[in-house]
Amino acid sequence: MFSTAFLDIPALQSAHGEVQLPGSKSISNRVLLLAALSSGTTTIHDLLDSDDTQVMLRALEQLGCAVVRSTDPAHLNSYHITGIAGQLAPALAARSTALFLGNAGTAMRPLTAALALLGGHFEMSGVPRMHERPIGDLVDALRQLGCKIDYLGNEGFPPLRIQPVAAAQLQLNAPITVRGDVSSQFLTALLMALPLVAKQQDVVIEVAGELISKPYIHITLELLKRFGIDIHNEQWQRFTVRAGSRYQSPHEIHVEADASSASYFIALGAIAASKGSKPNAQGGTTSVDRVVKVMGVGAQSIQGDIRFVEAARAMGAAITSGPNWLEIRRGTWPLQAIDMDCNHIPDAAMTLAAMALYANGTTTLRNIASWRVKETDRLAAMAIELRKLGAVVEEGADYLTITPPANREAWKPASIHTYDDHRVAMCFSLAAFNPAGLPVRIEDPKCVAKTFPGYFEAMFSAVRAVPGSVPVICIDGPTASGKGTVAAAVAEHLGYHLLDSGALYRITGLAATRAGIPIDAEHASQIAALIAQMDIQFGADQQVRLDGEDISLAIRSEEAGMNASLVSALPAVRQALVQAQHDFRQLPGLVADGRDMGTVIFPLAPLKVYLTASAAKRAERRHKQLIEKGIPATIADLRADLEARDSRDMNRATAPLHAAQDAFLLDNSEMGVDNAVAQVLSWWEKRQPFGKAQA
Ligand SMILES: Nc1ncnc2c1ncn2[C@@H]1O[C@H](COP(=O)(O)OP(=O)(O)OP(=O)(O)O)[C@@H](O)[C@H]1O
Ligand SMILES: Nc1ccn([C@@H]2O[C@H](COP(=O)(O)O)[C@@H](O)[C@H]2O)c(=O)n1
Repeated sequence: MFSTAFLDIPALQSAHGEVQLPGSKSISNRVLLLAALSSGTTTIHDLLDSDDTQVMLRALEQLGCAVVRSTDPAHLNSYHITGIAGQLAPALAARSTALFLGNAGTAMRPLTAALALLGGHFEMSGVPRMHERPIGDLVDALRQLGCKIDYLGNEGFPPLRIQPVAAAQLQLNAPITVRGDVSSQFLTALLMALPLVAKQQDVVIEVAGELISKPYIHITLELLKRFGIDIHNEQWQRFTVRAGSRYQSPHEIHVEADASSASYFIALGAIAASKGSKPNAQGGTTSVDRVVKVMGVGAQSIQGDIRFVEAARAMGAAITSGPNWLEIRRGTWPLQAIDMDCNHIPDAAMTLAAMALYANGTTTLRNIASWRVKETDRLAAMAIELRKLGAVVEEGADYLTITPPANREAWKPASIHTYDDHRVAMCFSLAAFNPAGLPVRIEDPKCVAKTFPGYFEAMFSAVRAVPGSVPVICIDGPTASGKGTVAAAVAEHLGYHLLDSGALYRITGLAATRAGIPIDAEHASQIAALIAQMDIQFGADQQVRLDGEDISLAIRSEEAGMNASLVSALPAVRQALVQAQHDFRQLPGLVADGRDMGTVIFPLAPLKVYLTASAAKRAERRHKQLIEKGIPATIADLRADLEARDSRDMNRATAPLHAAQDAFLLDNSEMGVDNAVAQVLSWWEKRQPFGKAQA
């Protein structure tokens, strides 16, 4: 997951490949609560691993459920939940329990209903935005039953205090009325909780107003059925929970992949899946369709957002599907503008707003007032951010019209504010296919953790950047000038990949020594041939494996540095390592440290830094570094070694160390690491178009 302050997505060109989606949030949290209320153990497979499911799991543990995650590496998203059989343990019922539910509406609402009927003392709170999301209609419905719920902050909003009510005092005879036109989660909450008290008699819920988001109620009813609860549905206006209801664990249940998450990849295929070619028997090439394939959810899904498929088709996507997959090709291009009532796909409809950027006219999305009470006011948020890109947007009380930027020149480079809303972040990643070839900045990319922590990684695995658009920051300089330290910090700040090119020479030197090959010009081709056979794996925290063996420490000795310097003077070796270095240039970007990054390997890099420090300072720093690792050394010896290494690196015939003509020079002799990093980032930021866009 990208936990950086922002993520810059370079201009993208095409997409194809297979993407495995995470489990559905709506199904995951419903199944968790139902398993918790059942007796016995339910094994849930493919549970979504996200912020919202984590808060639900923590809450269930607090309620006395046993929660055990599978340790099988192939099934880490399987959980065994042992439920409370519809009853709180007496000790738990007697004391007050505080539950923190983050910004998870799918936890706050159903748990409020269940806990109000279970008979304990609870305080339920969340993040500030959760305290702005209405819950009054649900509380009003529960109060009709006699439940004791108080607001601890603003009337109608969490946080809440729940107190117990004796079962005999609950008023179950009259139908309970709940509003259905604000959020279907209130009705879902009641449907999942009322079986707790529908023992001797039926309990009836009547919906006031037109029920929105019926597909979500469909999911609720389907899952209740899997847990042994049959509810009579009369025209989506009256629901009867039958007397004698009892949650029965299905013992094992699979969570479908998230249909709302599928929408981003359906859009990706519609916008960017393109034709490719493959060699044919006649020696020419045959055109082939490049598709985006989404795994884990298919046309038979019980999730309402699967109907996004119809909406995407209406805009031009060519989609085929099987039981648990969808295959998307670009169909009509440009996409067709549509005018659509989106009440049935409230979450996925946001993706249509992003697709509208590539349509041939004005798209109108109607009946989306519920967007205003989600993670953020999504109607306002989408309007503001689409305008930043150059789209013309009209924001109505319950609709949005989007007209794409008039032409290439009308597109603007935008830094997208994401309002702690995962869907805003995911939608706007699609703007990177803009015809102007502009990058898109997504602020706070980790907000996707709510439903799809690996979203950007999944997207990057399926897209291809405009050639040359994946940025590289080169940091070259002499030994121990701080290149590695600064490069790692810059890469971490930007969420970029890191190339420690010196490590490749160190590994080569080590491999040659171990193979007993002398490091000299005579044996250069033998060493170069060795490189082709080396299986090198770079891991986290500078871990390096060569043919499976951890050589992280072995390559860091001064001797290994010297051997690297010797090996690196051989042109055949340098040539053999070029492709390996180019391969590091991957989305979303690369920071490369070495001696010839800016001069030879990435000569067109948009930022080159030549980092240096006095020999005295560098020897001091290297000394400190070695002593901290418990490696004995003297400053004088180290200085002599590094000066010898510098001299060889600067005077060799091939790719000698020197500053590229267009490099920024940074002498950090009297500068701390933080300042050096800040300087590089500031140069980088000045190269970005976003500041100008926001001005
Ligand atoms: N500005 C700085 N102030 C103080 N110490 C620094 C500074 N920059 C780097 N260092 C320290 O100097 C040591 C050498 O830094 P680093 O390993 O990053 O250098 P390098 O240029 O990558 O070296 P090499 O060329 O050998 O790979 C490290 O211990 C690092 O923490
Ligand atoms: N791009 C590069 C990187 C390194 N070298 C040589 O490898 C030696 C070890 O590098 P470190 O950065 O890990 O110290 C270095 O002294 C250079 O001789 C290179 O040639 N080109």
